[in-house]
Amino acid sequence: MSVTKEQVLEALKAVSLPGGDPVTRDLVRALAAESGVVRFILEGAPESELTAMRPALEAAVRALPGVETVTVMIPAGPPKGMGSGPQIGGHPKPQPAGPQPVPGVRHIIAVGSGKGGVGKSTVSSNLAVALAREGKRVGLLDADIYGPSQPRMMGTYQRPASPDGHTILPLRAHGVTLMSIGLMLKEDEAVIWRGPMLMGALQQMLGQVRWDEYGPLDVLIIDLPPGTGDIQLSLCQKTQLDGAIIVSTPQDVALLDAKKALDMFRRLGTPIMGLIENMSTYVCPNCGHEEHLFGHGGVEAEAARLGLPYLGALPLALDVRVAGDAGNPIATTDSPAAEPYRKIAQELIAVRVV
Ligand SMILES: Nc1ncnc2c1ncn2[C@@H]1O[C@H](COP(=O)(O)OP(=O)(O)OP(=O)(O)O)[C@@H](O)[C@H]1O
Repeated sequence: MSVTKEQVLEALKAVSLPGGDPVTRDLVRALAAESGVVRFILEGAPESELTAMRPALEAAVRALPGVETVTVMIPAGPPKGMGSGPQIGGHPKPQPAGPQPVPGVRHIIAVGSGKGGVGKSTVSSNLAVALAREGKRVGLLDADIYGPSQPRMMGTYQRPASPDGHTILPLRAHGVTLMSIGLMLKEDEAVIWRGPMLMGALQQMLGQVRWDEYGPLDVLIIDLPPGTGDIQLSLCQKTQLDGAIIVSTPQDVALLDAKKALDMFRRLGTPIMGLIENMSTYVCPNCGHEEHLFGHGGVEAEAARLGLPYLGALPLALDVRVAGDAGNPIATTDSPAAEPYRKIAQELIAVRVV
């Protein structure tokens, strides 16, 4: 019979080291044990200490019946000049039961989608900017761990400072207080993470970031990863969310996935604040002809069917993509393409969810 993760953890726990065993010290990350092949990452202590303990840990795992190979990886240290900073992505720490508020934040809105590429990050950044332009104090958290895009969309790539090695100071761009998990990670790091570590990272983004660094926030917008995974689940169960906004394109397949996301939020008891149809119409910049490339009106019809608010349609516009890629969301401008975002921001303020 091949070895299990639990057996590997037990064996690692039994290795006595000067500072305590590596499992209790949370140094063992991304452990996988399949068909006799065991792999894990050692992280969370100085590289020299990790390198010194590696042979004993490998030997302990290799001694287990059913183990054929053991690979222990020690990631390279942070790039020069960045300092060690807080450790991101450890296992979640015990938290009080039930959804918790985020210090310095009045309202929290999650922006989700059933599938990737429908414009959830574009909507999050533009909505954040539009709300800020309406006079609200806004924060934006990029929780899309596998594909963080807010640094690019908001035009800021600086690694956030951490004066005490624990508290993380958010950045500021276009009048919005910003934090992205992408700014804290070494390249390719999150790709090897498993569920519990993702949740630990999210918990840190909410709890360790000083969200009121530039003044208390009226609203924090959370740009979720696409789909219905661990992050969404953990966020709804552990954080006091005011509600979720779902972005979909009018395509049937996107809408089908959006329904799954809606169902997940409903089951978790998170109110749906509204649905947005993105890439709704395409207006030719040369002749002004309007085309419904992905169909049209499906999201509004679905909202009506479910009795949920419909927040509006956003056109597919070259300006929107170019502005997003350049780090200046279209909502920072007075272009006609910024108008729908302003309307949605005003609508959210009018119904007092912000
Ligand atoms: N209304 C729009 N008009 C033109 N381009 C758009 C529009 N909405 C999004 N895009 C572009 O489509 C691409 C995908 O958008 P975005 O990253 O916002 O999607 P997403 O749903 O967050 O994707 P994922 O979660 O998979 O990263 C980006 O290049 C973005 O600039």
